[in-house]
Amino acid sequence: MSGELSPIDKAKFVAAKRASDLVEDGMRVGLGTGSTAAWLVRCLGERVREEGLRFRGVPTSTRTAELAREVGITVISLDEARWLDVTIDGADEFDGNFNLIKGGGGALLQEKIVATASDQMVVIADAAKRVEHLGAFPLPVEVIPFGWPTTQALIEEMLVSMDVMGRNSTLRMTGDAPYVTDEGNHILDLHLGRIGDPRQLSLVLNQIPGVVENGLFVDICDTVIVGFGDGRIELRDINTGETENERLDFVENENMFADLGDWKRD
Ligand SMILES: O=C(CO)[C@H](O)[C@H](O)COP(=O)(O)O
Repeated sequence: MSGELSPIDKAKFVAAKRASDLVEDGMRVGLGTGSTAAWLVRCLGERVREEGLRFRGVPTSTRTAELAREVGITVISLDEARWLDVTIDGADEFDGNFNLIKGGGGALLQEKIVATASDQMVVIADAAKRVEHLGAFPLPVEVIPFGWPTTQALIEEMLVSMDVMGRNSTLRMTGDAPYVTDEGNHILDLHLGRIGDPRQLSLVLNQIPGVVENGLFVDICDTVIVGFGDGRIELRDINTGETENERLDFVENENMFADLGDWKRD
């Protein structure tokens, strides 16, 4: 089974597997959304089944909630949890200061609320997500459906005034219809090329009427765990400066990897 999986899947798996070790009995844990976060949920489900790990998970999307329940994780809402020990999530891009672009999977609003309500945010990613400057990945912005073309025009006007490199944006679609988030909103993807000042852009975007939230996560992520296709894992904590390098043995983990690979993909 593992032979059928791509190096990217392996990289996502090893990052997720390492992050799953951070979860301890009694914790309240934010569960991210996306293919890397789905590996994490499967790894945690494995620990629940095999070790009797007892923790409660707060999913950041209906997709993650479904998968978490399916693998045997106790799911609670953020209203019940109020505050979390840790949130573990994927990212579309991260830079050297651990600023992120998120929302490629359309769950940025719940992801940002949950991550912000956590003592620690851990990002799990394959090495391709590491960038010098954010912005090659289109920046998702969640907007309310009412008057979205006006909101889009206001955003583009703002981008011109801020002298941002790329200025055009596209409404995310599912087939012929606009994509609808878990909160009933739409997503505009901003094709910027390079974001000079993520903090400033995030603040300005969120002041535009109709914008609910944007996919820039500034000063939210504490730890990044990067996985590589050959099993290497690199963990860096921005607060302590701590760096850890290790390698996950695929032979040892082959069965688990194969079993987990059988779970429905995100
Ligand atoms: O922000 C996200 C979902 O809204 C995801 O974390 C991001 O898109 C990364 O996804 P993947 O792990 O599939 O590469």
